[in-house]
Amino acid sequence: MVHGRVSRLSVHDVRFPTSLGGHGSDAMHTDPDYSAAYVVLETDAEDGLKGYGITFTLGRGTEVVVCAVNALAPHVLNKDLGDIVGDFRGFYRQLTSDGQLRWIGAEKGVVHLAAAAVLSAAWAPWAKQEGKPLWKLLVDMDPQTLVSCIDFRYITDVLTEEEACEILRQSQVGKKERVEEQMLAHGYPAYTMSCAWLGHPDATLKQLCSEALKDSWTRFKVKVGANLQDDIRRCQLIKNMIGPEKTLMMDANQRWDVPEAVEWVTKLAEFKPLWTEEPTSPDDILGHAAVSKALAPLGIGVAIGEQCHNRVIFKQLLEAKALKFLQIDSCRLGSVNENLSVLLMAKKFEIRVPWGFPVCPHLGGVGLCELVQHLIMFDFISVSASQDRMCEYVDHLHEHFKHPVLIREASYMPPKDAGYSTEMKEDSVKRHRYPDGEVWKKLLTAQGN
Ligand SMILES: C[C@H](O)[C@@H](O)CC(=O)C(=O)O
Ligand SMILES: [Mg+2]
Repeated sequence: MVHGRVSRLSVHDVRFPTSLGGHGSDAMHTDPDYSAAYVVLETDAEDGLKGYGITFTLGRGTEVVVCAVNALAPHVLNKDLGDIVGDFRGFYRQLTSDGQLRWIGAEKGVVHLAAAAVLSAAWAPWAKQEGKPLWKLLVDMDPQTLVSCIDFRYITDVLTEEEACEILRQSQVGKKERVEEQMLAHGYPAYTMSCAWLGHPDATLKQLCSEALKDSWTRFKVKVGANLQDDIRRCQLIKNMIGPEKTLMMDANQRWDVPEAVEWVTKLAEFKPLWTEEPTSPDDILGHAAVSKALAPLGIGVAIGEQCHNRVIFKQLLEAKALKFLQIDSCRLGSVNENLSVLLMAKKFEIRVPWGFPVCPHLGGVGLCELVQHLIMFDFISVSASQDRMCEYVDHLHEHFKHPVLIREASYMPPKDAGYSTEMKEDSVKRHRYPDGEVWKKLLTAQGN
């Protein structure tokens, strides 16, 4: 079991000026600077063990998440890592149900983003000291221990602790083959979002799409929602390049009202998108159910998840059949702990509809690819045993991580390094710290700030 007392918690506002190239841009987030509140837990362990955690932001507001992390620090400092992971559910609840902090966001918003970074910083050293990548730590864990990390509050009406254990027990069958014959041999299937950000001019879109095709990508996501004529032109351009046999998905990032979503996507149906992502507000569960029902005859599914606050929202989306593709996010939800509950709920609900609810994680952001790959590999090996799904990939900023993702033939290859792939290079953190890092000093001076 992991050991070492948390002697110091530091949190860093780290920002990358991706808005300069339009990378990450969509119909609602037009100028994102991919950023992170980056948490480092130092311990008194003799091997100098540290825990690294991250949560994803878009630039402005990262300083607010940094404040929230510092507000959570009293729950972490001087704690023994062994006690934290020995009662992970209790630690999760301490962070997410602080009697005063919960008033400004009970398992949602800034406080939950901050809790996600702190929780990830506790998972990382556990995996590190066990000498396993996190996906393997989870796969090798007995069902009872795994389930003991989950807070089932508010979801026991659809998934009890016993049911969760049973799902994990039943999925033991074939695990070894799924690890050796599939995951280690072929990796996990992915799709690319990097060719068609909304801010990309057509020439860039064509060039990136052509390069992606050469790199064996067969599934592409395109940003839509700002201007219908632009959407038609850009979808036609991509469809012409990738051909009818390859897959296109669309992502509107919450731009439309419900009737507008149905009307707009119907006008894009000629491009046969597999899914339309975030057609309306992520708080509108019944709205997503209406859009799902309206688009079903066109064979277009609804995908949602990247901005769904917590497991309770996912519970309602599943109960209302408001989605077809469920998109977990390693930093939006309460880290591994809460993502486990959503993966298990998706499996539980699968038996209610013939097509199931394929989990296709959201990874459009800095560090999300590094983290979520572990969760979706665990899902395939120990929960769903299915690969009728795929994981998003964006090819930005991996060079800033000590253990960046490895993509081969449009698939994520399983991480081999012990830990949760959350550690960033010290020089990257130093240079991109906001506002005093070298990169931002230059940029802000040039902008006259
Ligand atoms: C602002 C982010 O880049 C967002 O557009 C990412 C996203 O929606 C996705 O990757 O999906
Ligand atoms: Mg999206």
